[in-house]
Amino acid sequence: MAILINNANEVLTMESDVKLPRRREQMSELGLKTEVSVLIEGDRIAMIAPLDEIKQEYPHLVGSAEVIDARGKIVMPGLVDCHTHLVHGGTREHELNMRLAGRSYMDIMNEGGGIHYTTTKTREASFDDLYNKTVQHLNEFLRHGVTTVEAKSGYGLDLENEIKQLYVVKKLQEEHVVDIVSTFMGAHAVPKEYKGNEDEFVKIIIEQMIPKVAELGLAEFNDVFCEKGVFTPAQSRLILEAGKAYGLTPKIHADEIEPYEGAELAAEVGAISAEHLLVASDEGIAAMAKAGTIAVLLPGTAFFLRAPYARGRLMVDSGVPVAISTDFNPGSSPTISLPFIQNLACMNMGMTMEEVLCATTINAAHAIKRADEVGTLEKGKQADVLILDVPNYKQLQYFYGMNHTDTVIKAGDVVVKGGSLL
Ligand SMILES: N=CN[C@@H](CCC(=O)O)C(=O)O
Ligand SMILES: [Zn+2]
Repeated sequence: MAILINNANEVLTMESDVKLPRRREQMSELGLKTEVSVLIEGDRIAMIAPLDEIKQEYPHLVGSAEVIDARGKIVMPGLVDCHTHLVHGGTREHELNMRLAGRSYMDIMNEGGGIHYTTTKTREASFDDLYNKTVQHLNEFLRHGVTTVEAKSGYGLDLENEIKQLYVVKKLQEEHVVDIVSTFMGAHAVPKEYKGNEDEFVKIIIEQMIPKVAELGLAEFNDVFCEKGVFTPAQSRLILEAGKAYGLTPKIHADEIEPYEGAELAAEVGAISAEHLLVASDEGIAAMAKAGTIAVLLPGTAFFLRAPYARGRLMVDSGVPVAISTDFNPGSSPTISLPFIQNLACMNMGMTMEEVLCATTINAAHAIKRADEVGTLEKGKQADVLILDVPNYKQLQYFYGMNHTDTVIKAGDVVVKGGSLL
């Protein structure tokens, strides 16, 4: 089966000679082409070139291909959402008025709400409940042009329920068209039953949970919420080093609410990424630039918690490779709209219209080790392709808060057409 996309106003291939996570001006390379067509063969990109050249190279394929007319529209790679808490029970709209009245996110959590509330709901939920709820979320991601997502556990907080969450991800990896990359995050919070006995819970994560998750092959990454009142840098270091010993690549929720030298720790342990970084220090940013740690910035969280935004402009200018993501979760960022997150990154973190596209495609793919497969439109890569109903890419940030996704092609199959899921 072949697909030929013709007449697009712009094709953003996001291609570059740079094969590492992109930094500084590399983040502005869109690989923008006009007057080219895109040929897809099976689940792969076959060729991006003027139609005449494609016809010469692939006469039979062009003859039999399904033709999509993208006149007046743009084409780009499927979006990659590299930080989500995808699988969870319940919702937390009841916390919103509390926060609007001035109660802090951490106070609500320390009083037993927040992550603890969602943990209770996730523990209570059956496997099927979680599976069916997550399918709805993944379908919404697709409608917003997201074709690859990372998914963290961390609302089970005991072995049985962490494994339950991770098995939901595993089943969806097999059954849902969206590609899902799994992260173990048993260190998302200290469960209520271990309050005052935090080191004991750290021991359980290290000695029981990490070995089991690794043995079952349920995750590639190991994440920890390093935050005052949650896990200390010392505890976080132990958990991340333990994961490394079992082949799990470290990630870290760092410097979200209070500065805690999380960025520095990420650089020190060789984490692939440090995430949030709302209040990361100058030293931490410099350490990340030196180590090549990817900053995964989550402006939806700053928006929804009414907190200061991460210093995205400074990070790009300092040579940190930057990705951005929704942080989709029921507490601090209940949105699936990665396009809106791009808008926030432009308006509130000083990133350019070009940089946010890099940050939600190829740099996000790097943050979850999928840059060889997705994040750009290049011959041989997986055919995850968007057709967006705007005449040029600048309108993606100009007409903000809107979903411009018209067509989504996932691994060579049309899965969204005219904005609707097929
Ligand atoms: N900050 C820690 N974890 C999530 C929020 C989880 C929740 O509130 O349920 C985050 O990345 O924002
Ligand atoms: Zn998170």
